[in-house]
Amino acid sequence: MTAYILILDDDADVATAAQLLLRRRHGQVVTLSDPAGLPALLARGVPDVVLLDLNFTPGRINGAEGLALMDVLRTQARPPAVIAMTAYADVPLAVEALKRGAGDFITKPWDNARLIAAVDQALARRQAAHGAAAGSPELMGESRAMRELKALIASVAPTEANVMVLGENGVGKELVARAIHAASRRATGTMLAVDMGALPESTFESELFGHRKGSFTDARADRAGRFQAARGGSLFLDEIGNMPLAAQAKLLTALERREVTPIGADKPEAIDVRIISATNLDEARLFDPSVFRADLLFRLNTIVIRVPPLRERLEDVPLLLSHYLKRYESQYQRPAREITAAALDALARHDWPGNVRALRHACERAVILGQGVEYVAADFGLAAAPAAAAPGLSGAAGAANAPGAPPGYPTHAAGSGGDGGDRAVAANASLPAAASATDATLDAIERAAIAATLAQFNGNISHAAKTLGISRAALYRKLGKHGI
Ligand SMILES: Nc1ncnc2c1ncn2[C@@H]1O[C@H](COP(=O)(O)OP(=O)(O)OP(=O)(O)O)[C@@H](O)[C@H]1O
Repeated sequence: MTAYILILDDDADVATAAQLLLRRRHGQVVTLSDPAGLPALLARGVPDVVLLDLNFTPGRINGAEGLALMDVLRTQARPPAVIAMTAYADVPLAVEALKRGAGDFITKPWDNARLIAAVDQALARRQAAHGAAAGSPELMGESRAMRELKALIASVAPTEANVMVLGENGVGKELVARAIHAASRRATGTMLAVDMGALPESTFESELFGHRKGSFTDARADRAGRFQAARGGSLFLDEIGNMPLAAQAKLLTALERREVTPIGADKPEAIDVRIISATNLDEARLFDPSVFRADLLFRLNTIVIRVPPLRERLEDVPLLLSHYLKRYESQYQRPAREITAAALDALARHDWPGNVRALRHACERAVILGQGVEYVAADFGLAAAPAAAAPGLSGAAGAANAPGAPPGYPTHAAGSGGDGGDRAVAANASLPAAASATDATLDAIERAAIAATLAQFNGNISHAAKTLGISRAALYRKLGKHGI
């Protein structure tokens, strides 16, 4: 879901851990360590869900600080759903938080599946209360390709068949998976998403199949795996193309036997989930047995759904622009603005290598940075006319903002606010922040290098992290830091 989630916790490690966990699934996940910053944050837009620590001042454990913040949140025009968090599993405090309007209560350290489920449920409740606008999971598009896709989803959803969703990064594969789940007989259950490419081999079994207390050093309590946590619902196995072969073998065994054995358990447990999987691998790679096991592929791809890239359905661009501009105008409490004809033309002709995700980011950027009475191409990180390219740019940093680069990874060119005219800003918009060694800061160089690498791999986090020589978690942190 494209939800806006705030984690309000003075412990930066706790907040970052929750952010990394939730970011894979939700549009915008921000952290705030000092409650004093809350009014300013709320003035820029009210989150859909707030994960709220109840104690901030060291030594205070009565929850009074968190409860007072809940009162602030409750007075918003569209109050967020609140999930109270505390390190102290204190029942009276939990009851008090629930009485003051928290929808749920979670104790730290949390169980990841439980936290994910709590946020999903909070969003579902909020959506039921406020209408579909809250989480906005709708698969938009009226092009022929999208109409066919929706028809296919409608016919496949009510069956129990495993579905494999194929498509480039950012085309909406997860949204398709959610649409299938929502229209299935399992809709009242949860859909849990697991990034299979990001699961370390050492914790693969524990994460997916669960463990018993004491089965290894860190197993301090029994823990359900994702297969058990999604019981009665759907399990969305994302990025399956990035799974190591050893992990593929373990997954295959679970699917063949339709049971899993938690680590340290003596008996297997039957599984009751529908598997929806997704990958951005092209089909030639997927059918290469050195990359993906054929027997696992045939378990997963009973039905294959291909989500076309946005460049093959450019007629959907205006609808998507209008949807996301409205959404961000409301979130950031900015006035509604029109798009200039030149900008619309550039946006509708762009080939969108980062697909809908890049378009969405471009809209957010335009709403935040746009200065004029109308949105111009540069507000979206686009040059109005391809001819406006700055000559002579080369190298990784240049690639980030070269004409035709995805506007999902723009660098805000100094002066692009200017008079707002398309021609005036077009040249600036093509200048990468790292183009000149004299005014480039280290931060700008890092940002440009990350953006260029992401663009090179079409937004694939695993490949970009590998090329940059950092972990996926570190890359996610840097994406957050640079607002990419
Ligand atoms: N048809 C659509 N209508 C509205 N929003 C969309 C559509 N397709 C994608 N989006 C939005 O674009 C973003 C990316 O979508 P999603 O995460 O489903 O893509 P994905 O193909 O699973 O990406 P990845 O392979 O990188 O994980 C999300 O914010 C999603 O809400």
